[in-house]
Amino acid sequence: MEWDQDRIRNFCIIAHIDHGKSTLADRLLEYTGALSEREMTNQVLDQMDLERERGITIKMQAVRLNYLAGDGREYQLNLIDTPGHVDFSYEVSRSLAACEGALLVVDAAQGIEAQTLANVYLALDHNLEIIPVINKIDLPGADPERVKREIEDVIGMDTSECVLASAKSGEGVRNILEKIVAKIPPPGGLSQASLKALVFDSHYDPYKGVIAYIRIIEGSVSKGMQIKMMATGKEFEVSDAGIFRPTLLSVGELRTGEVGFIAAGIKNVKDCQVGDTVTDARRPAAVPLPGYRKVTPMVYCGLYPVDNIQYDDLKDALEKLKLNDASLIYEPETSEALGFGFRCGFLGLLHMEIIQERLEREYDLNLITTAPNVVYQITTTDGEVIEIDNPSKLPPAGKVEIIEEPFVKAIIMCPKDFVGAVMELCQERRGTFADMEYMSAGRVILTYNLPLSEIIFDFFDQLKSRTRGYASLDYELSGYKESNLVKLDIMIAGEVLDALSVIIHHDKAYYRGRQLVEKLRGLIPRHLFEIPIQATIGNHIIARETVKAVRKNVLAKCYGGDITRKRKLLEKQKEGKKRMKQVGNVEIPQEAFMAVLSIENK
Ligand SMILES: Nc1nc2c(ncn2[C@@H]2O[C@H](COP(=O)(O)OP(=O)(O)OP(=O)(O)O)[C@@H](O)[C@H]2O)c(=O)[nH]1
Repeated sequence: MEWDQDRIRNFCIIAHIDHGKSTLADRLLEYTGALSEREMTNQVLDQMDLERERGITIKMQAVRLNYLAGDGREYQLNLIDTPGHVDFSYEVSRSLAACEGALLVVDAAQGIEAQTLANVYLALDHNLEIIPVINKIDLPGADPERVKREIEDVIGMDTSECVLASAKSGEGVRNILEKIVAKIPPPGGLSQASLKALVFDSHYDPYKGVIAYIRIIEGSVSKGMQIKMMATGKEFEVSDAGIFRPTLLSVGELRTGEVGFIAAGIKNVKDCQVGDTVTDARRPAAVPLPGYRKVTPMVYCGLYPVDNIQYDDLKDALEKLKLNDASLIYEPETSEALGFGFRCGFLGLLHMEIIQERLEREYDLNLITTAPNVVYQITTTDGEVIEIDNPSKLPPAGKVEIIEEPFVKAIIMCPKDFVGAVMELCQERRGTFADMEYMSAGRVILTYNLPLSEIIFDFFDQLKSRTRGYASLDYELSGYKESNLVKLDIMIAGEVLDALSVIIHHDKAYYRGRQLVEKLRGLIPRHLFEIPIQATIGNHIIARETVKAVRKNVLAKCYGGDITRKRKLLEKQKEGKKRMKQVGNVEIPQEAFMAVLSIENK
């Protein structure tokens, strides 16, 4: 069927984690008959297992719904799902750019959270028509009136037409669909113009190559067309064009205003990046769509196979994941302590954890992960400015003039009773207070400037535990600033364990060094010789512990007789050894490398 532009509506859903975005999306699919009830047993829009387990949306997807509205006309509604985590905010911004409107879903019992607010601001920046939906009105604790006031006070939005809904029972769903048709403007854009399509997501398919998720802003695209990716200048021939129903359905052509996919034998997501503009190679558009940027990783860590035999497997696995994830960056690196591995860059800590988990789970790898760090900017005494993504690359102290670190502007929302606790936490993390605003129902919005490195540790967990789960957090990078930073090294039996080196604020180095050596003493098993563990800054030793020598005989525990028991113990010991790393002549358990992460960052 050919759709005139005025019967197309493109929208996304903005919501805080757990406020019901996926459930509502499923209800919309169900109501419009995009899926039968039977198919609805699993939430469709969250497709990855990991997403389902963690209950968060990581990769966005899209779906087309056909809706017969109250005015008797059938509409094409394209729902673009957005990732619900701050690590993926660039992807969120691109999916918003592909829409004319957004449903703002707020939990009727919880109210607005920091993440919601951040995304609403993004949506307003993109001039989207926002339809507030108060969800979960079936809950006993629901207080839609309070949430309405909050939306009005905090966002300054009129809520007289706000929809009250329950994604669980289906109440309000038709009303939402009607509002989408009535309130969200149809897409503009000239159908006769040269093709301009925005890539808002992509995935790699082993048979078709990269599937690009696109929104046609102007012109049209069809099978057989020669296209050009404007960021890279690379050209491809379109082998398939279609829509999401929600599985891929070929339709041969996508026209102005529509959302769908194209395949063009693209081998690598790198050649089809989120935010890029697809144009007609024969009749290219003069300028690309605004807003494209190359995503840069914010957090780096080293990934090493516990067993060096798995190095090639790790390399293959990273290559495969990279096919699907242009924001994952890696390069080979060697560590004296850990051998051959990779330095990997991620969008944030969640992204890092997801990749780690996938490598271990889907590729069956046993990995050691070094402490994550941010990218530092160093001005050397020769006036050269360099960026380092690994503490061990820091030039010697005498060569360093200035060390700058990335800062973020963080928005934290919490009930006013917890303001003291939140402020204390921010202060501990070297934050500087910027602003405080009161909302209705005794809630407060705090704005702080914080070093990114202080957030990537356990900031979020701390925030949650100190506010009994009531606070929410969002942040954005605000730039680089000079700080009094030093490199803290850990030496074991006289050798620097490069994998444990960290760059840290001077005032915290002593405490951290102490904590680390103490923790390591408990984690490094006794050997036949004495092992000194030292924390050093430059040539200064700031802390020292010793693991005393001992002769360890596991068999001593079995009274000689029972051979099966003996064998079992030996097996067990062997198993334990696999997770050990040999450094010099000391065996260090994997846990020791994680110690840096788990020590409370005070
Ligand atoms: N009682 C009630 N529960 C709901 C309603 N809508 C969603 N839920 C529940 O709230 C929880 C979170 O819902 P999701 O749809 O997974 O939340 P989400 O916003 O998609 O979360 P992310 O995918 O992480 O962004 C689930 O346990 C749902 O069953 C509702 O209207 N009423």
